[in-house]
Amino acid sequence: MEFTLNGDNGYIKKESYDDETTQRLSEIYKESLELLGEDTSREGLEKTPLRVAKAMQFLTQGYNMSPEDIIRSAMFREDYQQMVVVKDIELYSLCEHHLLPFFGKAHVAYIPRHHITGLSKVARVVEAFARRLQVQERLTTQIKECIDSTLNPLGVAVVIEAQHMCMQMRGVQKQHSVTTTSDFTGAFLKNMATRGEFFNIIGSKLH
Ligand SMILES: Nc1nc2c(ncn2[C@@H]2O[C@H](COP(=O)(O)OP(=O)(O)OP(=O)(O)O)[C@@H](O)[C@H]2O)c(=O)[nH]1
Ligand SMILES: [Zn+2]
Repeated sequence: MEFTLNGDNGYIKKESYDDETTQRLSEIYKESLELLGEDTSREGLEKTPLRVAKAMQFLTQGYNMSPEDIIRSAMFREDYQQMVVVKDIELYSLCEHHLLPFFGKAHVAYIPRHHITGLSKVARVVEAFARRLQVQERLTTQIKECIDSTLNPLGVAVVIEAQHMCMQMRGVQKQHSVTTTSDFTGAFLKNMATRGEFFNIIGSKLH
């Protein structure tokens, strides 16, 4: 079984998994299921350790990606100096405390100084950081820093709205809670009108 999570430009070309990692993870998941009282020889569970081993590698594939390289692979010199907003980028991540999903939307904006990037690359950066074990705050800041350090724009804004399964299915069990995080640089930090324009565009009630 070949394994090339890291395709050209740092993102996935095809789904394939490292044999040894998959084998070792499968053994661990088999043992975990048995510890939970399951019979791993029954039909439905026979291949489950293998499936989980692959699923967990898929959900953490972001470690094999270079978000900075993703941006640099499509950076274009342009004189446009107005806000660029990519909103409603869906994201699925895993909380690092419980390994349970958190999911929602990211809204990302920047104001170019000299360079723009391909719009899909903004969504790919979100993906590269989300497919790791995360907390929502760090995910927000990492996306901001990546765009800031590669494009050197006049400002970056990132807002993430997400629901955490660890708060919904277990623990405090609040099914309707949504967590919002945000981070800003440059014009979005200094200029309230700019930040307000961003919030208007993403339809946020935060400002
Ligand atoms: N700040 C932050 N906290 C998170 C995130 N995802 C999960 N958590 C929280 O991580 C915390 C871990 O707290 P602990 O008290 O160590 O874990 P716990 O006993 O399982 O906590 P409960 O969830 O309250 O039952 C919990 O409050 C979770 O809600 C996140 O993205 N950001
Ligand atoms: Zn959690």
